[in-house]
Amino acid sequence: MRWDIFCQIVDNYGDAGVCWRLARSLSSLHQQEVRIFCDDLPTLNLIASGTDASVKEHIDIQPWEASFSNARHPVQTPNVVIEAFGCDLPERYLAGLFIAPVKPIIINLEYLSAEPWILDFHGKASPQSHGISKYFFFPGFQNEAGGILIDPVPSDGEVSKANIPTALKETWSKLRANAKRISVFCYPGAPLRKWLENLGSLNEDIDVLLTHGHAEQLSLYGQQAFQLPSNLQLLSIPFVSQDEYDWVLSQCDFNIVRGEDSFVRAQLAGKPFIWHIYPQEDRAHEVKLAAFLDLYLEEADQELRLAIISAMTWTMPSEWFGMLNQWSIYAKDWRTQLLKKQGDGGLAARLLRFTS
Ligand SMILES: Cc1cn([C@H]2C[C@H](O)[C@@H](COP(=O)(O)OP(=O)(O)O[C@H]3O[C@@H](C)[C@H](O)[C@@H](O)[C@H]3O)O2)c(=O)[nH]c1=O
Repeated sequence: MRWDIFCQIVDNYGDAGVCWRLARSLSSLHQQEVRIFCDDLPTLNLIASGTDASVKEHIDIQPWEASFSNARHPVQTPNVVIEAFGCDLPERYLAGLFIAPVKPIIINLEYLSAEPWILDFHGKASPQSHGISKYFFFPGFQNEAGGILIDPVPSDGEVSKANIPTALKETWSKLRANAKRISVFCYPGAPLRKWLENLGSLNEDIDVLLTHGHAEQLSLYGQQAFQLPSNLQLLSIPFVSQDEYDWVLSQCDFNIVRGEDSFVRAQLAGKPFIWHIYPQEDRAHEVKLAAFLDLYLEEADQELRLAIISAMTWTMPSEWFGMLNQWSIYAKDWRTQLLKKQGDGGLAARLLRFTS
């Protein structure tokens, strides 16, 4: 089948991250023909840059306007059109679909959520005055939801420590052999300075990898004196490709992640993590986080449950860090269970079955 994915980048990297992961899954695992129309090609290309060339060459990445500019891209009706995160299709592209002899199915790909209500809406029709069939598709953890994007599935055992991405070689040479390793990718609202200072009260060395922009954003190295605890080493890493970032997650003992895609990747890395969920004005993110924790903590004993809830709500690490070993075992187990539940191929496979 032919697929057109529309990706409009509102802010951050998540829109491009999810669209790219979906495109590569459909193409490389399911041999689908995929085009992506994106309004921010530099961001998309950066995220996609580490993907194997043999996968990339089969995905047609196009600027947004190419979807309706006949001169550049003759109208070629796909079988499925994806509106990622409910973005509006360009009017001229939509007009092209009206006159197409065979109409595609339009899918409104929603945000990932563990909330139970999504099950009532997943797969439901969204009647349109133009008459082209459109459906809601809700990614989710439950069997009845749209699944999660699991491609590429990280290897079962330990990911090779040796394959250090070129962009990270210098940083990696500075890591201390016996130090715990934490990666940080969160939103500006996190109490990160206080959190890092609190790591100083722990009786072990810790290397902290700040992903692109964090050091500057938090002026950790600036004049506002940041009392760098002596057991702590802060290292900034550049923005790397999606696959390279996956590798970073696999090499850390603990990850702070955010949004949607890095949140899933942290789980698939099988490591403990803080999910700094995207803040929403009506505090809807708190409900979403609670819904996820309900699922994530189903098998945890009371002590671990309290430790994880504390961590996820930004209680200082001195309160829960002692539970890290138990959490690490639990996180590996969660990964195994997650992959088992998504054993049908996850979101890409469910989407394919839904639209076929
Ligand atoms: C740090 C880093 C991330 N990444 C990738 C991983 C992910 O695919 C992507 C980050 O996406 P997310 O984790 O989803 O976080 P985000 O904050 O960038 O995106 C968010 O944007 C909001 C507008 C949405 O509402 C959120 O749901 C979410 O998608 O960037 C890299 O490729 N290299 C890197 O160095």
